[in-house]
Amino acid sequence: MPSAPSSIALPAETTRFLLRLSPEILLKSQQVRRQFQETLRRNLRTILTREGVEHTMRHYHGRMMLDVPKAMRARTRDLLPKVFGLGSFSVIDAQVDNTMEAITSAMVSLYADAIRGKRFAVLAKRIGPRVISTREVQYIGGGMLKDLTGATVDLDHPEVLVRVDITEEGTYLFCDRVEGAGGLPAGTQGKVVSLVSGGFDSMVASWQMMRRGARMDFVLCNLAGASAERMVLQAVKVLCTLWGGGLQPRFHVVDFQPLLADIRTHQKQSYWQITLKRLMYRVAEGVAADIHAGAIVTGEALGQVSSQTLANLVTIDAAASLPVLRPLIGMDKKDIMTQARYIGTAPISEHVPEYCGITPTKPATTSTVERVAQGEVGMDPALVDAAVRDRKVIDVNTVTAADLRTPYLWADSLPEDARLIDCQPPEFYRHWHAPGALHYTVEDLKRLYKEVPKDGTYILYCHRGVLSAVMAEHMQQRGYAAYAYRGGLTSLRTELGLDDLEF
Ligand SMILES: Nc1ncnc2c1ncn2[C@@H]1O[C@H](COP(=O)(O)OP(=O)(O)OP(=O)(O)O)[C@@H](O)[C@H]1O
Repeated sequence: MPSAPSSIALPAETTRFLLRLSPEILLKSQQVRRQFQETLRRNLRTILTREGVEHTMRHYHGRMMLDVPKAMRARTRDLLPKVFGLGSFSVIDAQVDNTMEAITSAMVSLYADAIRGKRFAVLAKRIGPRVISTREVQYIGGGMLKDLTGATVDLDHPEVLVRVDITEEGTYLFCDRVEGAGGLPAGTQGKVVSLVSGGFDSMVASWQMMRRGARMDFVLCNLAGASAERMVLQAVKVLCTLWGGGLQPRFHVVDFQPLLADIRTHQKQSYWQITLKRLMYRVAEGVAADIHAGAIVTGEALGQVSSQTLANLVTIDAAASLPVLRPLIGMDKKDIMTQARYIGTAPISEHVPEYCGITPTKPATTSTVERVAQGEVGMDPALVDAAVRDRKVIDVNTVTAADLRTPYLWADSLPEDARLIDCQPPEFYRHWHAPGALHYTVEDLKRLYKEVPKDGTYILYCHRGVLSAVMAEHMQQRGYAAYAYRGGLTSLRTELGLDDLEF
């Protein structure tokens, strides 16, 4: 077998990656393409520098060449598939002179062992001006490999595809080709605000818009206190760390307690969810105005829950004057969950409980703007402005693991001597409560501190487990041994040997 070619131009300690742009970027005008390439280069620099990967990078005929130290090869290979705007990439095995002898000799030394006993093909491409015939390279190189190894040539379904890119500066040989994230480089499109609950849908919707190049800030309408805020922030942090390279996202936390109280006081129960979403849109619009964002993103999918029927979406939509982008509108839940697992947010989203403090017994599935607006007449519009003004803004890139640490809040069983506290809204408590349970809601905390002694263990429950976690956290801060029953009412009733409840 011929020895390894002496003309390999890559320094011994360097790994060179060939990066290809998303195919749709190549279809754009030269000016736009250049602009996108430049943004992609900047984003890559930010990601690699953040991860401590020394590198050099340059453009080459619509592609990019990235050199990193060999020791950083695996790390770089892990990072690249999560960079938006990259169509695919390859690790270059060798760079040789543009002579038939150098090319075929490198092919044999690099790939003879890999193709022995397999089906293979050689695919040569010319990048830039013609320096050597690609057909000859395929024919002669392929023939040599075949004769030497006895492997079978299969142009349609090769098990090993030897790629040869012939350029002015030398010939690159590689086999590896990894799919990139596709989409457009982060930041090439306008700025949006994404309404996030931390659930599967809003995280996937945010990812989809980031993938299309949007710059993004996140807005949480906080219905459930500090523990919920930390969970949602954690989901956002994971999303941005994995996929947000090059972006400087911020997380806006808007306290919704005063708005919830206003809804409960003025709106008909069956419209609570619809008005809640309308207020979320208005708050998002307020944040968007402050940060000069041009659209709102949500995770709504047609018909998924009662507030997402077509009629209700129309009613909700009317609350916003900015465009509302709903990338999941036509997706099935199953596909959304698959994407959530792929993007890495699912493990957090599955622990973000749904808020249960404003769940109507019979939510409306058909509404009109007029009817819902009628119920909102007595509500105070200044509350929206105040909530936007007083919001907390967190720079996501600076959030650390310590910021996300949650106190131990959850109980999975009922200790024998524990007292139960039901923290559902009064009408739900009246519908059913555990025998002997005390009843306090978030609004009753002051009274609770006066009336309930600190000795002993308290287990709190509510419909889904969100409010109880909020209250348990408050009580823990006051020195109580208080825990939220994980899984809410359904789990508690199972533990008590009862059936699930009809609401
Ligand atoms: N507390 C919240 N703060 C900000 N946005 C929210 C909040 N709750 C819901 N949203 C927005 O409204 C959309 C629809 O929420 P809804 O709870 O009706 O449906 P969902 O399918 O459970 O959504 P998700 O899985 O994102 O929680 C969410 O995808 C999100 O964009």
